[in-house]
Amino acid sequence: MTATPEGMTYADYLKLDQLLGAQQPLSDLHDEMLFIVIHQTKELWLKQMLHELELAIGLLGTDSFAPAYKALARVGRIQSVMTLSWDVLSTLTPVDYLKFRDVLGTSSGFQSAQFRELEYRLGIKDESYLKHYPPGTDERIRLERALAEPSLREAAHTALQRAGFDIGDGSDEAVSAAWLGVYRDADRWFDLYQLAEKLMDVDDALAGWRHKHVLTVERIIGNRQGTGGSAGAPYLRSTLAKRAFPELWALRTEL
Ligand code: HEM
Ligand SMILES: N[C@@H](CC(=O)c1ccccc1NC=O)C(=O)O
Repeated sequence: MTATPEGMTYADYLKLDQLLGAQQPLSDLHDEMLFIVIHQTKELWLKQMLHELELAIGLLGTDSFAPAYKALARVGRIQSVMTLSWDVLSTLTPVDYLKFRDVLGTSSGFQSAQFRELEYRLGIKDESYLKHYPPGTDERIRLERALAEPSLREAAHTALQRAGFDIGDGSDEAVSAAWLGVYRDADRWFDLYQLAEKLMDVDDALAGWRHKHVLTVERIIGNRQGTGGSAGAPYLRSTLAKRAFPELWALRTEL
């Protein structure tokens, strides 16, 4: 514990000079401030989600289910806030956005290292996105570490194994069979069943966020290409299929 400095103020503690000094629009257009604030807020919430996920993954490693659920529930609430914040951004009209879009150059949400780390920490480990980060940079090193360390998905598989489910080399079929066993006798495997439903909540909410992103993008730039070089809305629509726990979605058909 560090001693509380005498006379420390609200602004000191929250480093508001730094925080509120970091909104620097490149144009003189009114709406660019909203664009910056929305994205900075998103990065702060991503930071908090990664912090909670780190805790949850560690707790699952010791079968500490209840505190892990607590952290995952908090992730879920943050996801709700992030999904709702699209409603604020959709007050940005196409014409007002296009007036400052050129100042963004080739920068794009594609390059959000924290968003990619979130996918990796959940278990959506698509290494092809590393190409956006030059080797040796802090962002690249963080992402490589996230790829190497156990994700929430992998931590859940280890918990299944400790409970006696044989998931062998972690093939899709073995994982599906194990979760199916949990769902068919949910009373016996109550901790794992509750865990699975928390994992569904997180995957569901991420897909919901992605869906609102596509709708907002269609509403603001229609079918234009993205500044990051993708096809735009069609690319984003294709990411709706990405799931950290596809077996949990698929088993619904088998119950
Ligand atoms: C006017 C508003 C926005 C537009 C037109 C827009 C458009 C796009 C497009 C076209 C892409 C695909 C990559 C590219 O080619 O650039 C993309 C990716 C992305 N955007 Fe946005 N976006 C907007 C706002 C936001 C906001 C507010 C967030 C976060 C809260 C966000 C987060 C992301 C992320 C994380 C990706 C990468 C998604 C992935 O690869 O799965 N975007 N965006
Ligand atoms: N990809 C967007 C630009 C964009 O949204 C963006 C640009 C810079 C920083 C963050 C962004 N947000 C998410 O993609 C576009 O194509 O208009």
